[in-house]
Amino acid sequence: MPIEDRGDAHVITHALAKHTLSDLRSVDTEQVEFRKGLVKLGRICGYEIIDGMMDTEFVSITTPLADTTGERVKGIDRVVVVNVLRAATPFVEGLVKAFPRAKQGVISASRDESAGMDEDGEFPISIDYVKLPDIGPEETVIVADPMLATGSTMVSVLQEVLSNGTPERLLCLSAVSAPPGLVHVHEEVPEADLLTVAIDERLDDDGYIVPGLGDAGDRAFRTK
Ligand SMILES: O=P(O)(O)OC[C@H]1O[C@H](OP(=O)(O)OP(=O)(O)O)[C@H](O)[C@@H]1O
Ligand SMILES: O=c1cc[nH]c(=O)[nH]1
Ligand SMILES: [Mg+2]
Repeated sequence: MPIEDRGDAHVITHALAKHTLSDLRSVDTEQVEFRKGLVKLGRICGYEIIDGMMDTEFVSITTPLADTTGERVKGIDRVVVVNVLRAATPFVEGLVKAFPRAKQGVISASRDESAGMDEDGEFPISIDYVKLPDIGPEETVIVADPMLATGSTMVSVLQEVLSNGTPERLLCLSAVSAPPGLVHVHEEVPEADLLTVAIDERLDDDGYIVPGLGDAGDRAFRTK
């Protein structure tokens, strides 16, 4: 199975996804390779979502030689991809290779790390910019963010998305997730399906995923 159900999340198990994530995890992977890795992982995840979560239908087609029957992915043109700035930008670049006709939304969300995690293990989140297309009842929305740590960012982003319409299906796609974040999103937004390439062990005291891959935004944008 390309996607395994593990309770709180669906895990993308494609060997190339695991391989690419291992490159991303390495501290020796520098900015350019890191960014390219996120693009590649986004593309693989997109293909796996299509293969594991979308149906196909038979269609009549005419080749230059004959009439025949082909197969198409149902709903592939009714997808909305939401980019959570900033770390999701290269991830989304890959994802939209699988969904080239997706409508795209952008939400700028960041954790106030100076405030630290509160006693419930959550961060205050600043939402500075929101630009979303209309979301219809026949659409699949994929909210992409490579890191799901405490889940505070994803919960705030999903609330913004849902205030813009109710899609047929709401998917949250991450590269690496921490167990408390998965539980948090599951509890706050039960209608969302969580998809990830890896579920890591834990969060450290600063809210970073361990073993994780560090700060995805800083590594992709070389801001530290
Ligand atoms: O699950 P959470 O605890 O909310 O953490 C996850 C968020 O943290 C990172 O963003 P960050 O705030 O570092 O912004 P950036 O993408 O600009 O680096 C990451 O890209 C997620 O959006
Ligand atoms: O481990 C983490 C947690 C939040 N954001 C990141 O980029 N990495
Ligand atoms: Mg960051």
